[in-house]
Amino acid sequence: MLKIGNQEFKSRLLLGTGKYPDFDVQKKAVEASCTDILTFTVRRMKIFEPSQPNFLEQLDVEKYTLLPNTAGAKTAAEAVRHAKLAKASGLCDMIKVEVIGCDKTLLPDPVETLKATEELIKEGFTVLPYTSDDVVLARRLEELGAHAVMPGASPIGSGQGIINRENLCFIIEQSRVPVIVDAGIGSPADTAQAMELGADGVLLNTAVSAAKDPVKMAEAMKLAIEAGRLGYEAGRIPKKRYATASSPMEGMSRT
Ligand SMILES: CC(=O)[C@@H](O)[C@H](O)COP(=O)(O)O
Repeated sequence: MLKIGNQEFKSRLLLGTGKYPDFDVQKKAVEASCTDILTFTVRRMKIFEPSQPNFLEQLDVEKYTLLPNTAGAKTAAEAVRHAKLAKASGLCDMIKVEVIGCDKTLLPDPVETLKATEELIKEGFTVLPYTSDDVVLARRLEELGAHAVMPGASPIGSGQGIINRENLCFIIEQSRVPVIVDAGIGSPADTAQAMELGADGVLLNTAVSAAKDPVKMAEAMKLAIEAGRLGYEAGRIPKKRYATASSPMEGMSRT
């Protein structure tokens, strides 16, 4: 089980809700993923305008935990405002803090992320900050009381997979809160790798929503999460420089 704050989830896959070809494909992909947590951008949702279409209408929202995110915010103050808006709509008191610091790379602003996290923890939110793969920042956020840390595998929507495996391993090793790898996942292999390294979960969007067949890819991601986690729990063999025969030679006749 994945435990974030005081909530427990069966699935370790967190799914984004943007960029699907249409609501029908999105609904089917969400179902195929077997996710428990859906994330959406507060600013993109017309949460106080019920007359506007939004993805929540298409889904059985009772089945999912909604994780609003503050995408679009460039300062801590904006992120805090988005979070309060989401809470006021009654959707959820969990918030994914996302404060972008660079328009080209969409990498997060560490200083504003830290400030927003601190403020939102004081306000009683369950806070999941999205960061780059910065080991020290992840530690500082945990010390502040973040309920999970969400290091990016690589830039959002890039599909590059994990570009700094070592940093990710350091973060996983030091963290006492869940580590959810967020952004940059391109394929099921990337997802399985993150889970095999010991991540507690993976949040992804583009790899599914922009796949040729989003529904199939959603299922592939679900299986990758399960395979990666199982592999992590099973414990992989150490890598060696030279070969070792797979069949023991002792006791074999020389003929
Ligand atoms: C940080 C962020 O916004 C991510 O949650 C993003 O939505 C997912 O990134 P990918 O689209 O690269 O999976």
